[in-house]
Amino acid sequence: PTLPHPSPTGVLAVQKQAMAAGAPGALTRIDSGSTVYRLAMGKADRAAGTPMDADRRFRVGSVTKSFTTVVLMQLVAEGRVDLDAPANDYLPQALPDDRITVRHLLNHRSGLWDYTNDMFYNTVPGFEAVRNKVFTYQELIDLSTAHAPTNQPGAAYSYSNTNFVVLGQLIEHTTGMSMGTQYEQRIFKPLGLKNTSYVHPRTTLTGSYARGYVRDDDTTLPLVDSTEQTASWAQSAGAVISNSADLNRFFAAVVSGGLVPPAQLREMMSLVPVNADGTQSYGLGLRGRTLSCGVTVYGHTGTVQGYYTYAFTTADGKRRVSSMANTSNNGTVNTILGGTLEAAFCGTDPT
Ligand SMILES: C[C@@H](NC(=O)[C@@H](C)NC(=O)CCCC[C@H](NC(=O)C[NH3+])C(=O)[O-])C(=O)O
Repeated sequence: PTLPHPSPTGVLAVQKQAMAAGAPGALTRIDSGSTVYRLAMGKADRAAGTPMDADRRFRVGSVTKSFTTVVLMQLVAEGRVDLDAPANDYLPQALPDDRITVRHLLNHRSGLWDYTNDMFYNTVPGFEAVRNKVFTYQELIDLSTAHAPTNQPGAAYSYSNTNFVVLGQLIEHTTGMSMGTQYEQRIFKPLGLKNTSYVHPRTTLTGSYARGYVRDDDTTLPLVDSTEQTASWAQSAGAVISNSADLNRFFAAVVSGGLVPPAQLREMMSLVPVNADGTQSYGLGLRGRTLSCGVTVYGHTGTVQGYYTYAFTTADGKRRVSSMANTSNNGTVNTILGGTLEAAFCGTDPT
């Protein structure tokens, strides 16, 4: 089906609403065929008063999970990892349940508890306690396995950062190389993603970037500048830094088979509904969103202290959108920002 034209005015209306709800700034880039829309407003740096622009780099949070999945699926295609084998076959230290397969990690059905539930129960104190910390994968996994599983392996979908921390450990143990090197050699370099990096545990962003501001649980308190952090609590589950142009290029490459062979791509894009009305789904390291105009788009969302991200593409890679608001711990902003998908793919304009 041909898509309605994108609505730049719809995007601007969404960004305006996001700012009214507390975001210091917002940016969106739509690539539609050869047409590019770059839309930004508000501040990239509140203290300096620097205006936001659509090319600035930012922390993409869980969009990292799609990058990690591409590396893993390349290993599957190379015959080095079997999706339906026990993850324990590939780990230096066994998970408590041998029935957890590699696939369960990729589709959030392992039942492994998400350690961030405890780590960030109190948002700002939790963040301040870890922002300069460096964790090993095993330390994060141990935080998770101290809790009972949320479900038996395969029995239910339960989103958990732990799954992609285990996948990071699995990839490093299997290849003997760091995640950073794997991302660089298998994705960043081949695609020429010059605005994308994995600098864990370095705390600083380089080049032109947006600063991020996390909101306190007590919303009467001022925003906290959360730009500099190791992101070691997230690593292969959320520590990539990128920008809207690179994310749009990445997801176009994923769905057009530029990064993983057809068999593995089919697995990634096999979506299972995860909400009641089926408008939200999950494949392997990919979220699916079915929009009001009937199109299903593929990509991922991201939440890391100071940054909300949406990055999605049509199945054929012809239209992609990435949007970011530089605040977090503000569900209203996160939900509003999701409206850029409707504007970009369905031409919806709330004004
Ligand atoms: C959900 C999202 N997941 C991610 O991006 C991962 C990397 N982030 C998280 O799990 C949120 C960590 C806490 C953020 C903090 N929240 C709190 O501390 C809440 N007490 C904040 O909002 O800054 C996704 O897949 O889209």
